[in-house]
Amino acid sequence: MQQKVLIIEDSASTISLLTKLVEMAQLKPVLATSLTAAKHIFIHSDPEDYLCAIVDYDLPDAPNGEAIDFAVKSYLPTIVTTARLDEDIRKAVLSRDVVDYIPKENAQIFDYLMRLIGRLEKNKTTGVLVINPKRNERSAMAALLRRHNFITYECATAAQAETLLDEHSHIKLVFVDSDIQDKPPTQFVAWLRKQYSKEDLAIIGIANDRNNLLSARFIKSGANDFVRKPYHLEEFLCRVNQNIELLENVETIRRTANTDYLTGLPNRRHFFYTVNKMQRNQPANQALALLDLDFFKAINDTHGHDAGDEVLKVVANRLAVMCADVIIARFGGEEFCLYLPDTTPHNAVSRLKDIRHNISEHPVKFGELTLNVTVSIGLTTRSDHNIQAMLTTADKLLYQAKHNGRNRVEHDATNLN
Ligand SMILES: Nc1nc2c(ncn2[C@@H]2O[C@H](COP(=O)(O)OP(=O)(O)OP(=O)(O)O)[C@@H](O)[C@H]2O)c(=O)[nH]1
Repeated sequence: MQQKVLIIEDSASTISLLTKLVEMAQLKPVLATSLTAAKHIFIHSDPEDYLCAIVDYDLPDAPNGEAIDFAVKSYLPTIVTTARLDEDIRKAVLSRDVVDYIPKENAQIFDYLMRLIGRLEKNKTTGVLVINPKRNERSAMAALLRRHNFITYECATAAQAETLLDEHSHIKLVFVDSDIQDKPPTQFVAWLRKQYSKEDLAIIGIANDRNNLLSARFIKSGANDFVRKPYHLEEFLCRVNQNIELLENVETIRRTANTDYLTGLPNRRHFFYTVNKMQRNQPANQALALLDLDFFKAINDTHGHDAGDEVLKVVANRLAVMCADVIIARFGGEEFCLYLPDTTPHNAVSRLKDIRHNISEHPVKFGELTLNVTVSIGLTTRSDHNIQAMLTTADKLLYQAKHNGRNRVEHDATNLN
C-alpha cells in the first residue's frame, strides 16, 4: 500500500511545494491546514499507514509547536518546518523527539527534505549497532536513531557486538564508544575492519572532547568517521546519513557493474566471480550449459529491435523463475550461461530439456505479435573440468545443437541413471 505523509501547514505556497515533493517520492500527501484539522483527519487513521509527518512550527491554532507534540504523540516520525529560526525556536524544536527541522529559507533546503523522506523509507531495513558501556548514553543514541526509522541494537561490550554482528547481517553502521572495557577500542575497530570491508560496514568512533588524538587513531584503525561527545543532533544526523548513503552508493555501483542492463540478469563478469567462489568448495557434481536463441537475427530483422529486446527480457525472466537455484548470466547478445552446482548429470539433462521445452511451447507476446522462440543448448556435466574448460566444451556442444537442427539439447553426460 502507498504510504502517506501527513502535512500540517497553512502557507499555500509551502503546501503546493510539499505536496509535489511528497508525490515525487511516490507517497500520498494528506493535508491539514491547522492542528484541529490534523486531529480530525488522524482520528480515523492508523499511524502505520503514515511514513512521517511534516509539521509547520507556527500555525494559527498552534503558534508554539503544539502541532509537533500532536504528531510525535501520534507515533509519527516528525519533520518540522519553520519560517523563523532563532535559537529559542531551535531549542524548542530539538527538545521534542523530532526527526529533524527544515528552515524554510530557500528552495535548496527542500532537496534536503526529499533526501530525508527517502531515508525514512530506506532506514526501515537498515540496522545500526551502538556499543557503549554507559546505558543512558547508548539508549539516548539508539532512541535518536529509531526516530529515523533505523532498526537499532545496543550492547556494552565488544564481545556482545561480535555476536550481534554475526546474527544480524542488516547492521550497516556501528558506533564504537572509546569507553568500551573488554578490548582497547581502536584495536577492536581494527579487528572489525578485518572482518567487514569499508563498503559493507561503516564504523563511527565516538569519544569525549578530552581525547583529542582519538579521532585520528580511530580513523587510522579503520573507522569511517568520528563523532565527538557531546554531539550536536544536527551534526550527528548528517554524519549518520552521509555514512549510510556512501554504503548505499557503493552497493548501487556494485549492482550496476554486475548486472546486464536489458534483462536484469547478472552479467558475464559477475558470473565468473560467483562461480569461481563456489568452485572453491569443490562441488562433487556440477554442470554448465550455454543457451542460445535460434534465428534471433530474423526476429530483429522482421519485427524490429524492440521486439528482439522483448524476447530477450521474457526468456531471461523465464530462466530466472525456472532456475532460482542456478547461477544464470546473460553472456552477451542472445546467449545465456547456466551453472548448476551439486546437480547430478541426470538432473542437469532433465532440467535443461525442460527449459528448452518450456521456451518452445510458450511464444512471446509483443503487442499484437506472437513470436515463436526456440533455443539450442550445449550442456557439459564433466565436473572434473575447470570452468574455462567446461565453457569450451559447452560451446562445442552448443555448436553441435545448432548444426543438428536447433531447438535441442546436446550434452556429454554418459551415465544418466
Ligand atoms: N534486439 C537485440 N538484438 C541483439 C542484442 N544483442 C545482440 N543482438 C542481435 O542478435 C543477433 C544474433 O544473430 P546471429 O549471431 O546471426 O544468431 P541467430 O540469428 O540467432 O542465429 P543462430 O544462433 O545461428 O540460430 C544479431 O542480429 C544481433 O544484432 C540485443 O541486446 N537486443
